[in-house]
Amino acid sequence: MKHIVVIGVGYVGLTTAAFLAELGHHVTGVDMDEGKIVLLRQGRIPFIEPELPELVERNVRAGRLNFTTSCQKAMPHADMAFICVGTPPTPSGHADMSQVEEAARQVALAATQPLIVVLKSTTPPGGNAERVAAILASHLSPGMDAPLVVNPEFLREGSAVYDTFHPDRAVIGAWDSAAAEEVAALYAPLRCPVLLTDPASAQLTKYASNAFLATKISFINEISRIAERVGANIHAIAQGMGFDERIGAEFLESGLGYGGSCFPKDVLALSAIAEQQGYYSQFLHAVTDINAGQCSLAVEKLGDALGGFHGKAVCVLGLAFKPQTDDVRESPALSVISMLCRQGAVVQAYDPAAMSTAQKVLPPHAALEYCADAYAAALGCHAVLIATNWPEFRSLDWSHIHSSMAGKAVMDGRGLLSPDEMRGMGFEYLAFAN
Ligand SMILES: NC(=O)c1ccc[n+]([C@@H]2O[C@H](COP(=O)([O-])OP(=O)(O)OC[C@H]3O[C@@H](n4cnc5c(N)ncnc54)[C@H](O)[C@@H]3O)[C@@H](O)[C@H]2O)c1
Ligand SMILES: O=c1ccn([C@@H]2O[C@H](COP(=O)(O)OP(=O)(O)O[C@H]3O[C@H](CO)[C@@H](O)[C@H](O)[C@H]3O)[C@@H](O)[C@H]2O)c(=O)[nH]1
Repeated sequence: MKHIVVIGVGYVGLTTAAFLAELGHHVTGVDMDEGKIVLLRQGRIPFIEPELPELVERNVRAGRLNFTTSCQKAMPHADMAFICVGTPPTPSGHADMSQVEEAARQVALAATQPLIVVLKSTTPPGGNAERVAAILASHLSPGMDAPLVVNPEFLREGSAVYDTFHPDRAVIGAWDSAAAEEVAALYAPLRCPVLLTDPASAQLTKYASNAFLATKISFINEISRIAERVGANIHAIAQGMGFDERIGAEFLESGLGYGGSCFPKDVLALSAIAEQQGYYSQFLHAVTDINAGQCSLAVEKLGDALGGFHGKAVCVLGLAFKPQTDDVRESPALSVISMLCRQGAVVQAYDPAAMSTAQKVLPPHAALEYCADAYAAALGCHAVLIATNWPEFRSLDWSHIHSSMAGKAVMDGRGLLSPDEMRGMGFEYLAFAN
């Protein structure tokens, strides 16, 4: 059993903290956001993530997991400190390392015994791990040691707990092999492949993995543009490609493209890493550009069907960047709403989980109304645009919706519904190459 401090209890930090506690370690989660710590101490989770409330509650009750805003109070007796703070993009697309560097400084200043510092945040190679190690060394008490281990996280929001307990691999990059082995030992109960490597390779593995998955999505979206022109069906194509195990069936869903706090920023950051080294990656820029075009394409198709948006009401179903989360960071749904409002539409929006998170980031607009449910959102609208593939949108009473609308267009931005069934009900069903 180890004493572990987790700095930053957002999606990654809170899941990591609860996971380590479940394995039997004594874990303290630290966050500078007092609101988050107050909620956690009341037994509430600051965001929506399946299975996480139960996991946190069980471990808090067992006395293995607690929370504080004070790094100084948490650090005595810590054998390990996990840094799980944000690395958001700067305006130039680089990863902003300031939260990581500040967390490293606080950990080093508060450490009272030698410990291992584990960097879980996604950080670019090319000097950042070296800089974090130098910050640790310069702020520790004399004679104390805190080797740095880079251990990027691969969980997905919406299935963070499942992914954490069933990882495809653990990637561990370190200069100190004893420290790397100690971190690897944490993952031993999971029986997953463990890759021991150097810090830069571990850092780049994370960016390369996200860029590859984003590439699959942009690739299928590019194929859908070609498929549409030759009258081919993108779902059949994706299925046919996916049977080939070398390609794999996942991440071939065409639609509005990828959003979220990771793919957009990490593809940009990887481009920036390359450019910093004097290499312009045409490939990565194409992945971003194709993705950026998908929302405009959906709005354009709908605009053509409606003869423009002036005087038209559009129901947008979905605000979150994916189902099973209330996270709206870089959500394609929000881009689509902004485009619709700019082009003169009235928007009636609904999401099962992300209404309040969306309201916090979308500027209030006279033409944007948040509705109590999907039926209220569709009432009187000329069109419906599906922006998030929440499964419950599939089982809505679509014939009831049909009769309550002023128009009949449905733009299925996530390929969620059956085109034949929708057309059979009298909808003008629009999608990407369908
Ligand atoms: N969200 C994901 O699905 C995911 C998955 C894999 C990797 N990542 C990476 O993990 C990192 C964290 O992402 P996230 O989505 O969990 O972020 P998040 O924004 O949800 O959480 C970060 C937390 O760190 C806290 N924080 C910042 N500086 C602090 C400090 N000095 N002391 C204490 N707390 C501090 C913030 O208040 C916030 O609560 C990022 O680098 C991200 O790219 C995220
Ligand atoms: O075939 C697909 C699959 C996904 N998406 C979209 O891609 C985005 C990202 O989805 P997903 O990868 O499931 O969610 P994230 O939580 O962003 O997880 C990604 O980003 C994390 C943060 O780095 C990584 O840890 C994960 O491994 C990686 O999957 C969402 O907008 C999805 O709608 C598609 O458009 N088509």
